[in-house]
Amino acid sequence: MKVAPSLLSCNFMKLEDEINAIEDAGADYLHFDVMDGMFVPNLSFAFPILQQIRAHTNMTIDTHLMVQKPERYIQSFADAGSDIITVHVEATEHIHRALQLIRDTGKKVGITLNPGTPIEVLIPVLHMVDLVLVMTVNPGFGGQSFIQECLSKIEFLNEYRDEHQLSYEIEVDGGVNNVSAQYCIDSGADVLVAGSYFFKHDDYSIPVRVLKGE
Ligand SMILES: O=C(CO)[C@H](O)[C@H](O)COP(=O)(O)O
Repeated sequence: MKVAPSLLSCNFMKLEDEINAIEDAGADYLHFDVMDGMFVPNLSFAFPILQQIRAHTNMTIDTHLMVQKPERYIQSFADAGSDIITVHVEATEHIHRALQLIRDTGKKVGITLNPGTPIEVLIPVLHMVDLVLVMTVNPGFGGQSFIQECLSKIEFLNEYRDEHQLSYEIEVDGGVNNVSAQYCIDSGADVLVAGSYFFKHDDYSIPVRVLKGE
């Protein structure tokens, strides 16, 4: 099990200390949420912050683009230092092209879907991706409640991966805490993103251990 703290909930006044503490605690990915105010109703952060984080750490930067027509920005996020770039299937009319653009940058290819989107929509492109992000809240804000109905998507992805001998990671994001993490682990998740639950601790090694099921 891997843990990916979502920087959306960190203390930005102490970003350098936060990243050091996340790394020291044994987390695996830094989850970097980009919001455009169109695909989701909120705005977050993008290139200048990403570049500075990249200059500071060798951790895997896992970028979730909550952005309309993400094709426009894929090369820029690759250049700014993302290691994994994840796009929403709902955000583009040309999902194969968007995924191929990510592949062409040499970065890992991620795809995601909103809670209301059926998982079967991803079947045509599952062979193209390194990571599938299952959103368990409607994206746009931290601190929302976990939508339990999304667990069946994790189970589906797990079975589909076995049946078709694929190797994508299954990541879960939204409302992940000590209780919902166990449901995700039982359903077959590989990576858990956590924002509000993670950063409410003073000692980040505690949520890392809990989310890894240790
Ligand atoms: O993608 C996101 C919001 O769109 C965040 O990564 C996610 O919501 C994490 O926050 P929390 O763990 O507090 O739900």
